[in-house]
Amino acid sequence: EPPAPEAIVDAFEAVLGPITTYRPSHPKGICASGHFVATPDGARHSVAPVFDGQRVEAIIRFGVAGASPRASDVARSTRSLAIRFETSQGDQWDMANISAPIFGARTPEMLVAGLLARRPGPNGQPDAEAVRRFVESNPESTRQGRWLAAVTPPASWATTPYWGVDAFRFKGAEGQERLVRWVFEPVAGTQRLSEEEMRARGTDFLAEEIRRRVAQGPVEFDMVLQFAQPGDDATDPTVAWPDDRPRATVGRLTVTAVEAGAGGPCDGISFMNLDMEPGVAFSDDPTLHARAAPYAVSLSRRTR
Ligand code: HEM
Repeated sequence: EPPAPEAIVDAFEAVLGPITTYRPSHPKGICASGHFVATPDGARHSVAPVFDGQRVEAIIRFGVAGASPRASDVARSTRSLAIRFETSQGDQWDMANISAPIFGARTPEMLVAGLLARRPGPNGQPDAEAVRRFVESNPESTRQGRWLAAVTPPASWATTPYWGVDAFRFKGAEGQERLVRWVFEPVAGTQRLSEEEMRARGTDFLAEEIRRRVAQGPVEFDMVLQFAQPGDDATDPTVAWPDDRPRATVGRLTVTAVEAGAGGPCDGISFMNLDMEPGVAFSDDPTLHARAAPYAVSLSRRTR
């Protein structure tokens, strides 16, 4: 039995304190808007309305991982791209993507155990021994951190790929069904901070940078599917599939406006990774199945 949605959110609160106002994950961020248009390949690979090639409105949130709305923009953590698609027929599809191809927990149980191991004690610090024991018995939980340690952070929210991480099943126009993972590839190219820039840029430059950039012209991402080959594990989000898997570009996301300040329509949205039947279905990844319900619980706690 996976942990109940409330128990999952309680575990975040055990580490962060009660959730008020801010989301417990990627609390720092800004809201933006734009649109998405599928390619003909997108329509071929999925019968979901988002991929019909019509213009789909998008509410977009760029975020920074961590526990605090004052998290540092130069931290070697993930940045995020969350999207709510709204088709002209009234269909809605939410997703949250991160700037790493892998997640820090293989299952919801592991996520909760990792959080609880990091609960602060009476001195305000986690029990180092509890953390050590957790890491020792859950080595998969260290993979994302090692991936992030090997690269410097993105120079801009516009210059990193964002991976959906969890696998989905795309159901196409000819009835075919394929296991995929997706990545939003920056049309501007991938650009990371140099070690020197990491020292010089300060901890709070991403929001102004993206506002300036979008004021000069749209920021774009190509949504690219990666197709599983026999033997690829679609249930373990701590392991990436090899880079040479076949790919297809299924659409382009265009960011055309960024909120001038904090807040905006994103505050009332929990970007749950949802399916979009009949064209996009869940895989058997246990973290995927465990996401929507606690996201809703979290939203209700931070907006009560
Ligand atoms: C067991 C699995 C997971 C659980 C229980 C979980 C839980 C949560 C919760 C409670 C929130 C806050 C929601 C809100 O208040 O609106 C959140 C946000 C988020 N999660 Fe997860 N998560 C899981 C897996 C993942 C994975 C695999 C990814 C990687 C793509 C991910 C990326 C994000 C991002 C980017 C946000 C912030 C989105 C935004 O800007 O609003 N999560 N998560």
